[in-house]
Amino acid sequence: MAERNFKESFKFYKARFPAPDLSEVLDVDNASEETCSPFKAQTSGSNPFPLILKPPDKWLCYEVNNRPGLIFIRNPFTALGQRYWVVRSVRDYPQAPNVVNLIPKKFEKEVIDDWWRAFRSAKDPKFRENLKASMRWATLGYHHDWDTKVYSESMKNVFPTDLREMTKFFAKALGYGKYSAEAAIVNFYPLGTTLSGHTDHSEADLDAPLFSFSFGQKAIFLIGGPTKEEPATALFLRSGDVVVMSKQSRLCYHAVPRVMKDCLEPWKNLGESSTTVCEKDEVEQPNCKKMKEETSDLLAELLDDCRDDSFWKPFQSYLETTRININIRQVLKDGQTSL
Ligand SMILES: O=C(O)CCC(=O)C(=O)O
Ligand SMILES: [Fe+2]
Repeated sequence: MAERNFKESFKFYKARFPAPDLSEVLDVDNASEETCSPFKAQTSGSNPFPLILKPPDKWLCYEVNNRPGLIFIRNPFTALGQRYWVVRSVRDYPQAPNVVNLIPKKFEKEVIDDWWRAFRSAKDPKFRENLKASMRWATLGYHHDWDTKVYSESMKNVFPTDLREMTKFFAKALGYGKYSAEAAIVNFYPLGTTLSGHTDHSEADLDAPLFSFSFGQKAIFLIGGPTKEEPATALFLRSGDVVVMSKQSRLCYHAVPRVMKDCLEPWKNLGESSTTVCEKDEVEQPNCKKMKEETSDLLAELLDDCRDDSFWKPFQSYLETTRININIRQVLKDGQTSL
């Protein structure tokens, strides 16, 4: 078979009729040693989020062989941890003053400064559906100006501490050293939507890796070379998967040509994840009181809420037709953010 370049691969995997053959999409769960090499995460100090993250020495972590610097971690989150990041992404992050893509005039002059609340309280079913489908991104920390493609000191908000701390922990565990999460795009993909090919090159420090956390439905992620003329590798990203674009992969073209329904729902069964965390991984029995002392009240309270299925139900329902991706960048050269 003739090798497709990036542009052709994007078109191929995006096509609806005929549906593409997915047999060449790299599935880390079934990958051979020829395609992926194990990459050892270090346990650097104690896991600061034992209820959210499995311990690093238990992570299934790989480097994709023909994409040096592309690191893939197969769902290092507990089910409770997945719920936590979904609630933060859907309920909290799209609130003012964070910037979202919604254009107020599209919504009958209503200014949407809290998207999830507006969506949940919308009475008219058509308006509600419209609100649901229209949410495509929210930006945190430094906001990217999509027209000028720059980050500016005048367009920034406080970066969420929980997300910054967790990213720092990943950076340390993967051996990247000091990392300061200063900007994030939270992407919302209703089933069937796509993200076209691009590179992320507006950050001053292009050596600092990009971290990408995926939740909800499954995607095909395409990553190629520094131009769209080179061939691309397609891989499945599922709920909980983490991708790091570092070294040679940092400035490569990438895209999401397909978002599709997944039968796995790793956010569902809280019992399973506590077995994974408490017994199999031999860590201390998670204990809410201890968590409250160790972490912020917000985090501990939200984890409590996330255990409650009636609290979780509307988020689960949203997730059934959506993929969420949190895409994190260090913007400044020295990572010394003043946010
Ligand atoms: O959704 C993804 O996996 C990738 C998103 C992305 O590339 C971006 O936000 O720049
Ligand atoms: Fe990107």
